[in-house]
Amino acid sequence: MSRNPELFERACQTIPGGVNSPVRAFRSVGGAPRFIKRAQGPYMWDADDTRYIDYIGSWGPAILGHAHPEVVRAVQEAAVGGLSFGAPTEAEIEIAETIAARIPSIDKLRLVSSGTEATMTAIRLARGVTGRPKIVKFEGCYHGHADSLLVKAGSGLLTFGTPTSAGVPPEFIQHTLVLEYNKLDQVRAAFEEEGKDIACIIVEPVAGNMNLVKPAPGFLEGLRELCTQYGALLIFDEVMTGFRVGPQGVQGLTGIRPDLTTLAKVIGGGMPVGAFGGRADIMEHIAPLGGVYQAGTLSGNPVAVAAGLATLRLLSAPGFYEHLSAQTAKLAQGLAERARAAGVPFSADHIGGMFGIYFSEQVPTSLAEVSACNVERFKKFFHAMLIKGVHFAPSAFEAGFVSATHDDAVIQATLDAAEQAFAKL
Ligand SMILES: NCC(=O)CCC(=O)O
Repeated sequence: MSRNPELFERACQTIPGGVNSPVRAFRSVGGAPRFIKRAQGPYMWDADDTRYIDYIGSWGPAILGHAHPEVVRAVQEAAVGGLSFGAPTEAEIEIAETIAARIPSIDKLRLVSSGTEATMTAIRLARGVTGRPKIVKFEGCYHGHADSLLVKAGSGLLTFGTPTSAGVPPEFIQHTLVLEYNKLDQVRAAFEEEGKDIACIIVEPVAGNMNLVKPAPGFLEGLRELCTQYGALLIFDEVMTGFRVGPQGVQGLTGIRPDLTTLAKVIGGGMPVGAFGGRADIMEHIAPLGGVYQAGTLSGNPVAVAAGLATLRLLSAPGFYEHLSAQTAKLAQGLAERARAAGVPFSADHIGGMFGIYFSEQVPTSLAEVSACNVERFKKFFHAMLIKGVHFAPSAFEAGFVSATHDDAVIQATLDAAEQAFAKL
């Protein structure tokens, strides 16, 4: 008897839905989530000691593979010196300097403890700096769970069919303009109509919360131009893509410079770290220098920062991203080949260490196209792979993640399992 259903039932007694974040639930695919005991490299082991090849990677942070020895050692050493001080540390300076040196648009940054805090504060800052109320976001993008951003959002909201959260009064979202991703005309029209009231655009420069959807040629460039023209700020939400798609995020790949950038996931190496940063003149509006308030008991936590610093150090190894991208490409192309051989309508896409799998002939370029994919087939494939020891995200609306430890043997084992799974669809 598997312990997972038993643990799930027990969890449901005291934790709503049995999980501490909705995307961990299997509600969209059925069955009990796997309760994880430990993880190492590309693998996780559940309560039955069953091993899985993991393509969730903690939803992004585990880029080095789980429990990288150098990261674990850094955490252990930091923990011995004290868990939290609520006072500045030298390590905070070091991680801030490291991030500012690597992300082209960041002069100054502040550390927080999650991506939600980073995006929430970046929006407040944009409004504070411009004195304008409105913000532009895109349908299917997810920027954490701050009230004004939970409108037609991706990730768990899209997965569970509640794209706009209950509990957010209409007055709280009256200033949130929601447009379609990759539809620059809509953005232009919005600026023509109410440009003087728009504080910022917030965008996932590669969307990873409605499956993987890349920006259409000219889309990000157009956003940049419109923001500059109308005096609004462009916020790249690189919580998912930062240090994931390449050493400088999407802004490094495209050369486009946002005014503000939000980060989390990889920069914490598996511990709770987020950050928002950008041009110095904008960042100096943050308290105690300026009047835009933001704070946090655990911001810059010494143990979390130690994990982040160790991770960032390892990412700068020569050839790291070339290897990560090559492994991700092998996975995506290999899956597409196996599906084709089995006659299953399927496509896959990838960028850096991120990938999307779609039960459709063509790689989707919009939320509408993602939504038209065959979800029932995804569910069957997901379960078939799970039984064979490969754990994808339990949603047809989430990107997947590869780590540097997903070597050729791990990718091959995944493709062998997929060959059998596709044959039975
Ligand atoms: N796409 C999902 C996430 O990135 C965040 C994970 C979570 O919500 O638990």
